[in-house]
Amino acid sequence: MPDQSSSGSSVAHRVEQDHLDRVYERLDDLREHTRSRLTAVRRSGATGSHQNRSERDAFATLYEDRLAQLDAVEERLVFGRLDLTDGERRYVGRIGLSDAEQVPMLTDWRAPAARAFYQATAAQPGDVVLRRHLQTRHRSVVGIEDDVLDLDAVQEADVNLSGEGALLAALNAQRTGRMGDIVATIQAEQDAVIRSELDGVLIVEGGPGTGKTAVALHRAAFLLYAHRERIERSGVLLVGPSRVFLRYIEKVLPALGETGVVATTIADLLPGVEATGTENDEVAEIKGRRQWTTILAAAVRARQRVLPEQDLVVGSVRLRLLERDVRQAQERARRSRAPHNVARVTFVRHMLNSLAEQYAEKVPGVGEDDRADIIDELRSSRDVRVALNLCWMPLSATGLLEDLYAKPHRLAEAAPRLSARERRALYRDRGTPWTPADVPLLDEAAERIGEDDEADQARTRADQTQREAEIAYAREMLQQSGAGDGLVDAETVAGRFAATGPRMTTAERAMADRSWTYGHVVVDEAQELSPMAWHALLRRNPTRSMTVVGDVSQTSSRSGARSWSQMLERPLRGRYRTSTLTVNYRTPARVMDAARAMMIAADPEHPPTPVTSARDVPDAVVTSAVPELLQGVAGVVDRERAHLDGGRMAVLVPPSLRAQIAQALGSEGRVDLTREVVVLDPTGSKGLEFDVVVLVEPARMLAEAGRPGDLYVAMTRPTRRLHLVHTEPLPAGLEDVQHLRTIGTSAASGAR
Ligand SMILES: Nc1ncnc2c1ncn2[C@@H]1O[C@H](COP(=O)(O)OP(=O)(O)OP(=O)(O)O)[C@@H](O)[C@H]1O
Repeated sequence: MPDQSSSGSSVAHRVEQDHLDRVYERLDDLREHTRSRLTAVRRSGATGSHQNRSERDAFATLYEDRLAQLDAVEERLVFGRLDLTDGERRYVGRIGLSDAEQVPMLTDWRAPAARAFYQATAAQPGDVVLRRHLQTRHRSVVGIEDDVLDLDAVQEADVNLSGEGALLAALNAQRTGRMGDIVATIQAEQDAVIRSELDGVLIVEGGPGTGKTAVALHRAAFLLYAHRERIERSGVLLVGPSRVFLRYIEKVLPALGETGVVATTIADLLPGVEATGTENDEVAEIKGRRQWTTILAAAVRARQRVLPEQDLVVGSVRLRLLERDVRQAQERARRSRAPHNVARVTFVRHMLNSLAEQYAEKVPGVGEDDRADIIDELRSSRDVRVALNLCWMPLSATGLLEDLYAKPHRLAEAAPRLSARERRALYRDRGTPWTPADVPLLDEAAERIGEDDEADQARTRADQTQREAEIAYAREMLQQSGAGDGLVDAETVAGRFAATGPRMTTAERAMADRSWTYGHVVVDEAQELSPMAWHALLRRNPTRSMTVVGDVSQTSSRSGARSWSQMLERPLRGRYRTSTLTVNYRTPARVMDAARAMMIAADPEHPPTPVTSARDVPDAVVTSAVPELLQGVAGVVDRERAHLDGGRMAVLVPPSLRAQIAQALGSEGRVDLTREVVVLDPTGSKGLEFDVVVLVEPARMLAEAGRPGDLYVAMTRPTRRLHLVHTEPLPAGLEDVQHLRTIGTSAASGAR
């Protein structure tokens, strides 16, 4: 650890303020320059040829985006400085900037030249002699802290020896209901993950609050910066546990200058499918099993049938549907290995040919020249159409799955390995809303059926050709105009040229296309994903470039992972690498101790992933035993609210109590994390954090989940204080926790 203390210094302050002023001046110049170009483009009006107009539109959007980017980096634009052994001084910030003479003024945090800012230590300083953290507010320097890595070599006369003030200030800051970026205080072990190479699957494990989500988001921004050419066209997919969570993190990537990442949940993965239904864990677990690839294959195959021999009336002619012909046509269709609906074309063609031959034999005087007419006649025969459909039914994914659930005999036929009880549990009427666990099954069914694939693929091919022409043109145009500055590329501009159809970004196009494959996939709270959900995600990333973050101690879903190897060894065939984050930046040490003690008591065989807490807070764990729950909770919430000081509080409740407690606290309806108090069940709180957590009936939360993961998640959400409110005895493990402060035995006793 570098030598540390803290002091203010007017010389250093002046030096930094001068530099900051120059950087902001440059930022203002660039904004002004971009704005005037935008005005000029707009002023050129809506006249001219079609191509001229779309060219102007493209440039206008380009300048608008650039302006938005320059605006987004206003706050904390500069946050670091490195002094190197050769005397170079390098400032680190949100974006890279050079002055009018192209002399660098600011290094993008993602650039290789900024790496030492996050990695250099006193033990391994590399060529860094001083690392300076700059705290700024609006456009003023408000704090300076230095890590001196080589005291002898430091040239600055006026060093502000410091500690981990920037980090601690960030950790102690009040929560706002929105996650912020950590770009100024990324720690070395996190930085190594963020900058890890693009290829392959990287699993990042770590206990609660170790920055897995933060690291995953910064990694997405880093990869887009460092490998833009490789992944921007195909895009980056980010999968989170819930829509509430996606809203919680939605500001982070834009603040890092990246807006093109597609964020979704597994439930929202399929365009056109709204998975609003709910079901119990047992059913969701059955649906998550890998064996559904076999079940759905069998269900599709069951729609390829051989009918008993029968007559088919075609106009005045009577033909015979022969078993032998049907079998042959089916074999040929299957040999194509195409999905069901696509292979159906082959089946139908072969059947029509066989029937046309019969027709020609039966009707004297019909020759080869009449073949096309005969095929037309066969196609218009109701008997032929019905028979061919029954032999090879055109399918839709939703129709297939609805049928499996609603018709027990179909499920029994396709899923003989499911028990009768499991099959009964899957029963549901047609038209029942889809649930999140249905989505990977619908995806798999769509893949096997090849829904609309032909038409889609033809469209994609045509789009692709047109797009390539547009990109070539855009590239030429960018070169001529000198607008290329690293923030935009020809692809982006070309996207806006598209003279026909809606102008879609890569992200929008990817969202709308089930068969889109992404250049990189980031999965957060990955421990919750079922084997079938993994199957759906891996299909979207054939190159296997993924960042998977999670903590198997926090698994609550029955179909989630107990260990990474158990879940991923088979689908990835052992090809993945693992990193572990070890420091908890969220939860005070004594809250973490309590959560850990509960976990060990509940499941001694599987102790949670060990973490070291970055800080502690006095009185961070408090319990209130109350005689009456609703009143007791309301009392505690009121008292905690009085000390929130603009922070955020969550009341975390067992699922069975959620509606009741939300009503008692007047907090029903859509969850809005920016409100002062929200009521959530443990699953809904996954990945989130709050200044204060009031946790209701922990023993019941444990009992309802059946596994300790849910209670562990709930206990590890607060940044300042965990208040356990209970009428039932506390779960095992908590009674021995040191520092636990028990507050009275009635709701009336003081909570603080
Ligand atoms: N280097 C850092 N500097 C400042 N804050 C940090 C740093 N790393 C993490 N944090 C903060 O710690 C908190 C926890 O981070 P994050 O939510 O990413 O953890 P997590 O590992 O995903 O947690 P969980 O598994 O419990 O959901 C966040 O507020 C995050 O901003």
